[in-house]
Amino acid sequence: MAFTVSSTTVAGGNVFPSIWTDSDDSGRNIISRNGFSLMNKGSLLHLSTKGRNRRALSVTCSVATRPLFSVPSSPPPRESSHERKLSAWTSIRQERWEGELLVEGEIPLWLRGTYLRNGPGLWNIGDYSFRHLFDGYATLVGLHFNNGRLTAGHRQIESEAYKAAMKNKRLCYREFSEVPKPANFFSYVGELVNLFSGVSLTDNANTGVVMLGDGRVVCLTETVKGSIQINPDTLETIGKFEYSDKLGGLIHSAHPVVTESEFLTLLPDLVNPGYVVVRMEAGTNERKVLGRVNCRGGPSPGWVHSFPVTENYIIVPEMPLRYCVQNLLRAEPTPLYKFEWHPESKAFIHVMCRATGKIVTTVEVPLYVTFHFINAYEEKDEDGRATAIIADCCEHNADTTILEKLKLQNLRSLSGEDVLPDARVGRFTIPLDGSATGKLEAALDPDHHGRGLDMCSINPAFLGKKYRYAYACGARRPCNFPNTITKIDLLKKTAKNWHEEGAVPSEPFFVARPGATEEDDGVVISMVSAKNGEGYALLLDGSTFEEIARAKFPYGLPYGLHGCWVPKNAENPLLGK
Ligand SMILES: CC(=O)/C=C/C=C(C)/C=C/C1=C(C)CCCC1(C)C
Ligand SMILES: CC(/C=C/C=O)=C\C=C\C=O
Ligand SMILES: [Fe+2]
Repeated sequence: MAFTVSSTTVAGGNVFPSIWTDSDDSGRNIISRNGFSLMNKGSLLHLSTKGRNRRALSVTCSVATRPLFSVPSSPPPRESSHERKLSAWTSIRQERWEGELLVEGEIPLWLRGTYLRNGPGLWNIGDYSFRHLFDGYATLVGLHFNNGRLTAGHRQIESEAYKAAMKNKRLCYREFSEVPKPANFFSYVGELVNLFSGVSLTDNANTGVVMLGDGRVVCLTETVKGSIQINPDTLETIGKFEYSDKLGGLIHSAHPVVTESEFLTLLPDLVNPGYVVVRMEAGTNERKVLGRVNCRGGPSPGWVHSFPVTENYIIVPEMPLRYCVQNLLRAEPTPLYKFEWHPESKAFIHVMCRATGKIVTTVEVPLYVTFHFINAYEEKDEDGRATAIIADCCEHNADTTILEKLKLQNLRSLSGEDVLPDARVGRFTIPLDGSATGKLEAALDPDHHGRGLDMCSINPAFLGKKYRYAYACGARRPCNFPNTITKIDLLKKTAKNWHEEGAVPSEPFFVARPGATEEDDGVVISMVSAKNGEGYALLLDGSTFEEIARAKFPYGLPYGLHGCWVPKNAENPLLGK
């Protein structure tokens, strides 16, 4: 028998959420339901028994919180699990929480460190609801693994955009699809100035989180100003990550390539269509220009949410889904938001030498749509010379409708229709012999992963190298969003899939076992929104892809996008602890 103790510390006589512990009708224990208490200054302890097979004493302790929307003063009425909403698409209910989770199964003792996951977790300001998944204010979740135990927490990232929205109770900065309403024409003119100077752009760092080579941890989005340093232990916002160079640039790729020694990213140039490739050495804040690529087609650069590298090259994608300056200015979202589809402008892949910054080739490739590159590597001849580049991505069959499918209204719809557009592992073959064209093909039959594919990771030791395994979210149809976790074997061209009915798992993140020699020796971490409104952290064995542990959160968490791993020994004075 086990117990859960939950505590909520409050300031003043406000209504604050606390943890409600209960069991369901079948006698199966639910770690917690959410209830709400009216309290004076102080703290509430909540004690309850847990299921037969659970041996651990689990103490959950929630720290001072601020409710993010009004809450009822009595427990919510009981609903059947079918009536409950997925927490994935529901705003986080309080600003922060932390506590220990009860673990079912076993966490490997070697797994010591923190898994951080960032994503847009708050989609409303009071009664005003955002429309798109990417608009939400950033919620950072941390899973701290130590000696087989798991403590967890979440916290809102205190960007200027978030703080201003909470203070003024209205949208104050331009988000992915939301634009603050100008009061009149003159303020609209001011808006133009604000847009081009970057003043009105959001710094809501809601897309990813990376650990720099020096140990500092930074949350990111696609605006340069949305680079925010956080403390990985407490999830506190430390402050803006200031680039000390004079490069400027308003936008960059959401997914820099980060290694122990460097941080590489692309700055799209909307004025002279192209991309500036920059490198920031670990331990510095200064980005230096490695080189520049001019676009081959289009009135503007293609969207670069991510890009891959090989050992010797930086691969710069030029998608026909291009930034659109007119759409940047519009107050109301267009079907493709800040972008436009230009099939006539064609699609290209550029290859830049990492050592010299020179473009070694540009090839035209079939039209494509991708958010995420998986990896890339060089194919070599018998003398070790690179003859071609292989670059893999989660490719949406050159169909831009995926952007619209990520509207919250569509994600929340429970119609049961099979509306998720098909996707595949798009494999580019880019010859380095001066050929003008490259190939794009599916690396395996997409039916192996249900013709849905996104949110990928690999063993980071294989970054830029020939690799065999990719982990991603796939589909069990019918569905409106990726609902499986898939391990893709690119050698055997097969996949193994994890699925739980009605659940939405977030990006599977691979953590290698220290000392591993096999590529898939490690664990895969995901956070799952369960059908009944609850949520849990899930650990799969990287090799067998069997579940090895799960741990329920006190309440279901919103969907998150990307994560990173901070190993336990990553102590560094620059961390800001
Ligand atoms: C969450 C995610 O994957 C992407 C987020 C992208 C954002 C927040 C993009 C924001 C932008 C603006 C506010 C204006 C300029 C263009 C663009 C970078 C798309
Ligand atoms: C969640 C997502 C696409 C799912 C499609 O199947 C894309 C996220 C992009 C940003 O990180
Ligand atoms: Fe992403």
